[in-house]
Amino acid sequence: MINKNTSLRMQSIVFIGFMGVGKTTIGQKVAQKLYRDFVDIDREIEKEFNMPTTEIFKTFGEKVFREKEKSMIDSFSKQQLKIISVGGGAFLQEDIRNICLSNCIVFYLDLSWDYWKERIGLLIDSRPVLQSRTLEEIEELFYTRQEIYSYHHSKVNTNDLDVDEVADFIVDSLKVAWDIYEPLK
Ligand SMILES: Nc1ncnc2c1ncn2[C@@H]1O[C@H](COP(=O)(O)OP(=O)(O)O)[C@@H](O)[C@H]1O
Ligand SMILES: O=C(O)C1=C[C@@H](OP(=O)(O)O)[C@@H](O)[C@H](O)C1
Ligand SMILES: [Mg+2]
Repeated sequence: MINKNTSLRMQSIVFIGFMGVGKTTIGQKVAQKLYRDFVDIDREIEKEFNMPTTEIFKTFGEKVFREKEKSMIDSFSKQQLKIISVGGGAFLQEDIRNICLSNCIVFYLDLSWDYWKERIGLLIDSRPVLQSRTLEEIEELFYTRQEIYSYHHSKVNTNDLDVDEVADFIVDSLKVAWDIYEPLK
């Protein structure tokens, strides 16, 4: 479902995956390496509400957050040459999946549960969806959410890779794809 109207080289790249897999950190790094602008959808939503995500959830509720998430993604994914990291819950919405898959190259950052659970201390304060859940409930959510991440164009498993290694792998694989599908004359 790659967009046939836009050159592959011009298409924006979207990172998806469960909370904390590294979409924001790796997205930023890939943007630097490709000299592109980076857009973090959570950050854009926070700027618009002028409050952190946890406060948006508390004050306005998840539904309002999800509506804003959809409109932000709709507008950014139509722009070219961006590197876009979406929140881990964005692909719950079929409309968002369709928008991203038809306008952009969607990269799934995959991390196994055993690696992910070592990161929980880094995440719990800023991820409202994790708060008030037990580790067992988070594990269940982790596995249930895998289904929505099966909608992607490309995937990288980041177990045992640091941020630079993942970013280099992504940049290299994009360059290979661009050269194969759109060889420079
Ligand atoms: N490949 C990696 N190896 C180790 N730590 C990582 C890696 N990628 C991200 N992190 C760390 O995990 C935490 C969550 O990363 P973040 O980019 O915010 O994830 P996401 O945007 O997917 O929720 C951060 O503290 C970040 O430094
Ligand atoms: O998975 C989710 O439902 C969410 C993930 C978060 O983004 P990250 O995946 O960047 O943590 C953020 O959008 C919000 O807290 C909800
Ligand atoms: Mg993020």
